Amino acid sequence: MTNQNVIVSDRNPILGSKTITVSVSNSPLFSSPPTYFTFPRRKFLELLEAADKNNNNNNKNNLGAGKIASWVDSMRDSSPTRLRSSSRDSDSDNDEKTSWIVRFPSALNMFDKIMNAAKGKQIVMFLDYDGTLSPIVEDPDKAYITHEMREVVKDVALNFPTAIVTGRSIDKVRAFVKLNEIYYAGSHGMDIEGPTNENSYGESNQGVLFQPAREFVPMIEKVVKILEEKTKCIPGAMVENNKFCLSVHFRRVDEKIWAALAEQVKSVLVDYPKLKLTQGRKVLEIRPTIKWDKGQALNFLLRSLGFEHSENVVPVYIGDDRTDEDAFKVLREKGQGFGILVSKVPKETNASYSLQDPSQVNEFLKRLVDWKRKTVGEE
Ligand SMILES: O=P(O)(O)OC[C@H]1O[C@H](O[C@H]2O[C@H](CO)[C@@H](O)[C@H](O)[C@H]2O)[C@H](O)[C@@H](O)[C@@H]1O
Repeated sequence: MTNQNVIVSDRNPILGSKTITVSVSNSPLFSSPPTYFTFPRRKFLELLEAADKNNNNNNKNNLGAGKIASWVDSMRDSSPTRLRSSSRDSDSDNDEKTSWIVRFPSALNMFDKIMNAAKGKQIVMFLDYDGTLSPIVEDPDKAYITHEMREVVKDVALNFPTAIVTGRSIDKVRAFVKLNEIYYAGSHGMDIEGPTNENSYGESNQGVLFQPAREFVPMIEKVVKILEEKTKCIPGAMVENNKFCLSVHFRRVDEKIWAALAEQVKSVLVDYPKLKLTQGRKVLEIRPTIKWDKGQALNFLLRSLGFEHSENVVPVYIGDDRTDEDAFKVLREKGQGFGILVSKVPKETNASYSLQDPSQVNEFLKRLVDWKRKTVGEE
């Protein structure tokens, strides 16, 4: 293992005892002084072997190594894939940023243009959760939405049909958002629920609207358990059950053992051909191979709202993640509405506009509510 950050504190136990203690240091991911982890001996040797396999690029017989290496490369990128200029100096970085912002202008700067296109039409709002309504944080269980953001989302929902479309389970995102006035599309759109209280459109208690992957729930539960077991000795790794899909988080895992983690995850999937592996922001996501994603969820919701063939609807989807690209693509193909990518750095995207971070999302939503109040006042 070529990991300079992981130090086996006592070499003798590797030969004899059932557990091995390692200290992890010199990494920005871990606090100083070093943190100590005790691994079951067998698991530790498995990890060493997996990391060695990946680190040894000369091992041409290891058919999985190249694939895992390219996975680790994309694990390093945030999602959607960050654009890379050919020469890596700050001038070309700046050029790249400038040309990107010309192609995907700030939705705040283009606010009037967006609203002019929406005049007389019904805006429908679709909002991703992590990285859009709440900032990305180390601990997925602490990705809280601010009071200010909750209030503005509520105002948006009182003025426009509004959905939160997320990779999380509905229960989890609902516990964060705590709003009844909106639609929730959890598990990357595989779990769709309507508003549970009456909203300004008179809709109430709709509950579950669509669950296209219901038969996968027991399988996901099983895989969650297997992966929890397999990853429990990887410091920082965390498995999150998102009901119809699951996430394996590696934000807090030392980069040197990402390959080992990816290999563990992939090895489990060999027994589950009906599940597929995708990537989000420092997260490996496992989901059913069914043809359903956030884009399909957007179409489903527009249909449910009676806007399937309407020329008078302007869907606006705001998201930061690779999975949001499916929704941006649907909008682009429909030639209807706008995708807004939340990103500080240039990324490949099907969105039309950009916002830098959740605070700009907040500003955009506030302006949207003000615009609506003003136009109603003018009518
Ligand atoms: O569709 P989203 O609402 O964007 O959900 C995608 C994943 O979001 C969460 O993970 C991400 O946010 C975490 C908290 O900021 C962060 O720690 C993690 O690294 C990110 O990947 C969520 O925990 C996942 O289950 C979702 O799939």
